[in-house]
Formats: sequence, C-alpha cells, structure tokens
Amino acid sequence: MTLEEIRHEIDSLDNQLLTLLNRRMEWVHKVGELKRATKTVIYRPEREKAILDRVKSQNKGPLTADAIEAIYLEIFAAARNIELPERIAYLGPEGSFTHQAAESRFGAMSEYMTLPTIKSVFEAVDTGRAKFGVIPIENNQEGIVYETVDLLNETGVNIAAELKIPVHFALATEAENPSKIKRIYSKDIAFRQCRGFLNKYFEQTQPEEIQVESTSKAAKLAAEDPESAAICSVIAARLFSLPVLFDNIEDNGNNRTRFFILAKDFVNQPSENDKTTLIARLPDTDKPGVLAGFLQDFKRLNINLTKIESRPYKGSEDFNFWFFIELEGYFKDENVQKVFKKHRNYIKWLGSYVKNA
Ligand SMILES: O=C(O)C(=O)C[C@]1(C(=O)O)C=C[C@@H](O)C=C1
Repeated sequence: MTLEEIRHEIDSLDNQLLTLLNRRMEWVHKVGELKRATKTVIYRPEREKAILDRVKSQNKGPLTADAIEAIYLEIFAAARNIELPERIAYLGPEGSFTHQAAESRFGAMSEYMTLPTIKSVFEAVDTGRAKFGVIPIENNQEGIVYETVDLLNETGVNIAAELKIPVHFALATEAENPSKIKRIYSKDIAFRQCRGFLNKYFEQTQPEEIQVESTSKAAKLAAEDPESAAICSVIAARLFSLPVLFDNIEDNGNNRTRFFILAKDFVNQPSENDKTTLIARLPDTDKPGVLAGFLQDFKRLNINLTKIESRPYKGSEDFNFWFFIELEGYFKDENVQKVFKKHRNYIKWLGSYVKNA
C-alpha cells in the first residue's frame, strides 16, 4: 500500500470517529438537560471510573491502557464542557505538580484558574468562582500537607475525588554538561528528594543551591541563566523551553503525591470501592479512653480506618486536638452510618469518593 492509500484509510476512520464522538456528545447533551432538570451535579467521578475500567478491560490493543485513559479523560472533559462549562482552580504556578494533576483529571480543554496559595483555591471553590479546586493532601515520602487538613476543617467545601500522581524530578538546564553548572534552583523538598543524584554529579563542582518557592519558578530562573540548572518537573521545563539534561533524578522512584478535588455541596454516588474522609472533634480527649473508645466503634463495625492525624485547636490554651480520619466505605453504608449517628455531634463529613489506586 502507498502512503496515500494508508492515509486515505486513516481519513475515513477519522470521519467515523468524529461522527461517533458527536453522537456520544448528543447523548451527553441529553444527560446535561436531565441533570439541569433534576439539579444534580455534572462531574461524576465514579461513572467516569466505571467507563474507564470497562473500556480498558475490553481493549485488545495496540493502544495501551494509559493511552486509552488519556484519550477518555479528554472526552469526559469535552463532555462536561458541553453539559456546562466548569472552571477549575488549582494551586499554581503553571507547571506545578498540582497543575499536572488537574490536567490529568480535567483534560487540556477545561478552563483553569492558577492560584498562588492552597487557601485561595479553597476560597475560589467556597465562593463559587471555581466549580472545582485541586490541591495536594499528602506525599508518600514527606507526609501530610497540614495546611490542606486545617482548611478542610475550617471551610465548608467537600472532597469530590482523590487522585495520585507520580512525582518525577528532572535536571533542566541550558548548560551542555553538569560541570558547567554554577547554580541550581529548586524547592527545599526537591533538593531533599534528589540528594543522592546531587552528591553523585556535583561532588567536585559544588554548585550553589538556591531555594525558591516553586519548581516552576526554578525553571523560569534557570531559563534566564545558562550557568544554572533547575530541579523541576518536565512540564515546568517545557513551559520555559528549558532542555532536560537528566530525568527521574529523585532518590526514591516511588515518590507520589495525592491530591484532592474540592467542590461545594458535592455528594458522589456510591461505587463498589469508596473511601470516606471526615473530621472528628471529640469532647474530653484529655480523659482516658475517649479516643480509644471512638476508634473501637470502627473496629466493632468492621470499618477499616486508613488514616488518623491529630491537629491542635488553634488558639486553645490547652493541648487539645481534633482528628482527620479516613476510612474505607461510603458514608451511607450501614456500618458507617452507625458510627456517624452515634457521634453525630462530633463528626464533620468531608466526602465519600471512589478510591484511586
Ligand atoms: O453519565 C453522566 O453522568 C455524564 O454526565 C456523562 C459523562 C460522560 O461523558 O460519559 C460526563 C461527565 C460525568 O463526569 C460522567 C460521565
């Protein structure tokens, strides 16, 4: 077959794809009308997950599961925009890992708001300026982001979904080789997580390490200074047209960050595989057995607790704490309801959402 003939086949398939995609969107439009009439939310993470699982299991290749996921996430983003355009706020700057997380869920089509602080993302969602907000909640090497936990306690927004993305760092620079690098820009955490690499390649030259507030800022500075490098994400390097000299330079290849997608008054439908996040403000935690008794209730009802973090009451004279708790299950599950009812005055439910591996 000639190139022309092959391209002709591709063109004809593209026409069919386009027809099918538009037919899909006509049905999506009907879903949108139905949702408007019944005042229900557009974004349904559990439905998207079920579609993804189904199409991936039917796939016979040569497309990989990852490629299918990427294509479908764009289809969902386009579908949600047909139902109702929704703005997404995320913790910036552009090129940050949170930006990467937001795009991985909402696709390149959505309208984004880049905000400078976690608090400003909460505010944008709380006031309705953005429909969704994306913020980090924890890193599997560094632990929890306390600012996020505290804002979940203080504000009235829900968790609509969680997602986890691998965190890979690159050394990006205009310099031809490491010996020419006199300065390295990055965030404290990135320097910490790439120490082994830095020791190996820069033991002789000992470039100055300059801490800046984000890895995107590091990429921007390194793009302006050819004797320097940035430790940053590949998207940040790309954003500032900075060549990547080494990729995946982190000491631990299992480095992952978990993000929450925030929304106002958001309730998911149950899936087979849910997690619930809540805050418990137990009274009298200075008395023996109060916390143990509370935890015992979960054990008795066969509920698996996956996380408990204690946080101080701000402004309190004493050493009193509230708890950030995560468990397996949906908030309307019979056993979860029993605990919620028993402790109804002390529990603030933040969200039940499909568990993301
Ligand atoms: O099934 C729905 O509820 C839809 O709105 C359709 C659809 C889709 O494109 O399949 C779009 C957005 C939702 O997040 C889930 C699925």
